[in-house]
Amino acid sequence: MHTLHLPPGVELQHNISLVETANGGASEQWVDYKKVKFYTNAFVIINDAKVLLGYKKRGFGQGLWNGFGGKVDPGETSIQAAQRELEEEAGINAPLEHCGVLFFVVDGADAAFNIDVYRANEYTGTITETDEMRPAWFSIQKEMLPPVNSHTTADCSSTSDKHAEGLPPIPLGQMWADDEFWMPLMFSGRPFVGRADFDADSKMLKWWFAATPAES
Ligand SMILES: Nc1ncnc2c1[nH]c(=O)n2[C@H]1C[C@H](O)[C@@H](COP(=O)(O)OP(=O)(O)OP(=O)(O)O)O1
Repeated sequence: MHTLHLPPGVELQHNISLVETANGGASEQWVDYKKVKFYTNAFVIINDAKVLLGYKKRGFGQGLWNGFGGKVDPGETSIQAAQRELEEEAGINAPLEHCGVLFFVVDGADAAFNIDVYRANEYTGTITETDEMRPAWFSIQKEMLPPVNSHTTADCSSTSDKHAEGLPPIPLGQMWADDEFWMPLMFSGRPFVGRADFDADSKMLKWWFAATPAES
């Protein structure tokens, strides 16, 4: 059986079997890092049709759309941090479920980013803009969703259209370049891991992603 070679920094939390889903980049070597900081990133996804993103108004990642998240504070668990950040940045609560782990290294930064990614299919509260983030709904383009079989196509698409009617598609051109590789895995419900390295101008130098096998 083919053995996966995980990039440095990527660890499997459970003994799950993974298949490589993407890899590439002009760099031969992974960038070295000295320490790791822990972050979260959370997404609310309704009916596999629309996703809530936030436009980062200031700080790291300014001008990009992303999920809601930030650093795990001392004394906090990752899920507690994810729930706190979702409330602070979008004004809502949601039953978040862990769906993936991402490892990012920015050349020259003081620490690598280990990001626990969470998703939820519902939320409570009122979506609210903050000083840091402007939340908005986006329709999930069909290419980012798993293929549907002939029995479900008709029902799914009509449900999706209803929930995402009039919404713009996910703005991949205004997001971190790695997002296109793992967001479809998140939408498919396939637990995933991955690493992406960036230069100081946020150009992606090298990447690798893996997930549980797709259902056939
Ligand atoms: N490359 C990439 N792709 C996708 N998502 C991210 C990255 N790099 C990242 O940092 N992120 C995510 C991880 C986090 O959810 C945010 C960064 O959080 P931010 O709020 O900017 O972090 P801080 O300001 O340091 O944290 P808090 O002050 O909010 O705790 O982007």
